[in-house]
Amino acid sequence: MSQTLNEPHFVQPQKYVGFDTITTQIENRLLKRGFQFNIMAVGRSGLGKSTLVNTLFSSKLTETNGRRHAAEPVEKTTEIKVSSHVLVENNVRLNINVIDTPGFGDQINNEKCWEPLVKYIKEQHSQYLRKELTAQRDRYINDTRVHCILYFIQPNGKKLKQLDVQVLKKLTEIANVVPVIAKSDSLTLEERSEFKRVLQNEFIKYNFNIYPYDNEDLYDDERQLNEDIKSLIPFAIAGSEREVQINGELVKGRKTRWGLINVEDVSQCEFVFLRDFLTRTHLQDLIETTSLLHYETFRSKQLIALKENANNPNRQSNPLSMHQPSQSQPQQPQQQQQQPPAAQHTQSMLPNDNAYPRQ
Ligand SMILES: Nc1nc2c(ncn2[C@@H]2O[C@H](COP(=O)(O)OP(=O)(O)OP(=O)(O)O)[C@@H](O)[C@H]2O)c(=O)[nH]1
Repeated sequence: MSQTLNEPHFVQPQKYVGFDTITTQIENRLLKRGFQFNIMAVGRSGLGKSTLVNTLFSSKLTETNGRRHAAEPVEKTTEIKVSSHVLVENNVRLNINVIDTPGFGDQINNEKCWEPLVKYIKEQHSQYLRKELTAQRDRYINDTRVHCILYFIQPNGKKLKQLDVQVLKKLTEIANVVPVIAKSDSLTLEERSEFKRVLQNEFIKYNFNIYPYDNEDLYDDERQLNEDIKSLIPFAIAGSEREVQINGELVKGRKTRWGLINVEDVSQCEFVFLRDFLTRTHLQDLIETTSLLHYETFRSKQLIALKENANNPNRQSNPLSMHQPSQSQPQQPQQQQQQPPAAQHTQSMLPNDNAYPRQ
């Protein structure tokens, strides 16, 4: 027998009850716990990854990790270095893990240089899943899943390199990827908009699933905002940790062929658009989308694999039992002033590299 639900009636309580404080209750709880945001920067050495991350959060979060001189040896493989910090703004605590990837794309042969990145991302999902599946789950699981990947494209005005195509393909399948044109101050405004057009066509040609995504839950204003943002991607950015004086005012800027630029001046570069997007409009969505889309896809694949293995014990051992935590996981967030944890290198392999389906 089917049951029908009546339409709810709107009732105005006759006197104040107090349930409207639920928003404050939630806020208080969230403020106490803080928020976790994990951001990965991917791109060749010297494209300004550390500078941009530091400029974005107006803090010294990461150091140049790649080679400083041609004489320095090239990393044999892409490394993963994680530094953890706590940023506080008006009582809101943001625990932030910055995941740097020195050595990426620096080899003569860069085949598979993205593998350590993909492994790292999947490993965080796997660890989270194992914690969720333990008999006595923690009330709050420390979240090390990668919420955003900033992908740095060389400002050369050309189509994507084969390496960029391969890496973007892999990464956009498993995480929220935001491509940027690195050091865009080296281009004229005309060159910049032409390059952006070329890259946008490339993204369409290769069918990359670039963040932000459409979904039917979006409200009209959110949909419009996403459309506006998509027209800006890849953001043509410039970063700077140094202050320069422009018109008598000290601003974050840098000297270019054409004179001094203020990186926060939207007529000169798109840094502010990127910062607003990452911190002011989509921070929560980046975290939520990682959980509801990327992690969920991983999770359901793994659970299906577990079930199939249980039904057919000869097929494979328990996939999750093979996801042992590597020794190179992000630490609990530390105060920003503290030194980042020692170099961290992802070692553990996922059992099935195809565990992630195309979206
Ligand atoms: N013109 C210009 N130079 C930049 C920009 N951002 C950084 N730089 C300079 O480029 C150099 C490398 O910057 P980093 O931020 O260390 O680059 P990175 O990608 O983190 O380098 P690795 O750690 O070696 O991979 C430094 O001299 C920066 O001052 C930018 O937006 N425009």
